[in-house]
Amino acid sequence: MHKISKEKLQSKSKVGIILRPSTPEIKENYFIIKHCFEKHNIEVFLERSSASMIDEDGYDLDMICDTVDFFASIGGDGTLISVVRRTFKSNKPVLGINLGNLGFLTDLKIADLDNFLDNLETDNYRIDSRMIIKGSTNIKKFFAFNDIVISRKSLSSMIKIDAKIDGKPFNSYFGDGVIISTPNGSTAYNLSVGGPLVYPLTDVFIVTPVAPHSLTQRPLVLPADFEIEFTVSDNQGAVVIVDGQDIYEVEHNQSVKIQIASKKGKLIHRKTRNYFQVLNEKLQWGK
Ligand SMILES: NC(=O)c1ccc[n+]([C@@H]2O[C@H](COP(=O)([O-])OP(=O)(O)OC[C@H]3O[C@@H](n4cnc5c(N)ncnc54)[C@H](O)[C@@H]3O)[C@@H](O)[C@H]2O)c1
Ligand SMILES: Nc1ncnc2c1ncn2[C@@H]1O[C@H](COP(=O)(O)OP(=O)(O)OP(=O)(O)O)[C@@H](O)[C@H]1O
Repeated sequence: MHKISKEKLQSKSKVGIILRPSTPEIKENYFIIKHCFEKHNIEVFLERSSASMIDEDGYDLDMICDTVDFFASIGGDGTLISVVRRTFKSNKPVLGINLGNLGFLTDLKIADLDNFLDNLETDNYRIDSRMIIKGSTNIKKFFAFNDIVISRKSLSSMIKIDAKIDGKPFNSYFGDGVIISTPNGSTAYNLSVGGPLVYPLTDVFIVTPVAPHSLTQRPLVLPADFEIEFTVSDNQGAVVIVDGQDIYEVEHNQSVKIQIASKKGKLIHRKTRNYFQVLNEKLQWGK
């Protein structure tokens, strides 16, 4: 049987909050959530750019990372992903409060928060540690909670990407690109292009071609202690997209190395949350 983590919050008295960007109308919900935390004696530290979006005062993220016991993201899955990417090095776990649509990663609704915090002292939560991947080129390093996508630049032509494992060539991908996904990201873009679903508390890379020209190309699941390297062998170069949120250009012959990051992304979930039930509901299996 798979053992879930026994990790607990050391203290539950300070929370850092980050809001979904470009949505100042979130202000009313922010104050409802802030008052709910304060009612439970949890001091709130609102991150500076979130604060300026709603005309409030805020704090630098680095200072918040050093100060708080945990983070709360207010938004959808995209906001939670970005909060994990920006804070995971501090080892502080993140509670996703869902204002979005799908809520695959963010399971707590505003209406559930008061009750959840009421029972926090009775350990009604768990902390799931999920793999993060580190990508690097000769000039840049980036971290992904879901996926790193190496994609063609031009809509009208295919791209060729040569791949190596631990320095040894293993494949050349012709097509629209390649997704390197974490198990957490396996239910995102990877799923849409026919990649496998992988239980999120495992450590593996999922390498899934996007619209491969050769029908023999298949998604691959690789141990996370490998280093995999992708070299763009296309005159036009390519783009690297990190969690659908950051985009970098890579030149012809430039390589992108992928490794497991040394730290994990940590999500706070209700103890009763069941991954397979979430899969079943969100993907409407059996309907
Ligand atoms: N064709 C596609 O399916 C496609 C294309 C581009 C990007 N994406 C995914 O979008 C992700 C970024 O998500 P976003 O919310 O910031 O962008 P977004 O707002 O464009 O939403 C993408 C959708 O994917 C869902 N999602 C995100 N991460 C998920 C996960 N781990 N499991 C299940 N569903 C998930 C979101 O809830 C949302 O419904 C990228 O990491 C990439 O995997 C998917
Ligand atoms: N810090 C960030 N930097 C760049 N983009 C971000 C950031 N935070 C969130 N986003 C993007 O903002 C968009 C909307 O955010 P979010 O996904 O949280 O809301 P949603 O679309 O309503 O919910 P869901 O994704 O759960 O359906 C997403 O495309 C997400 O990637």
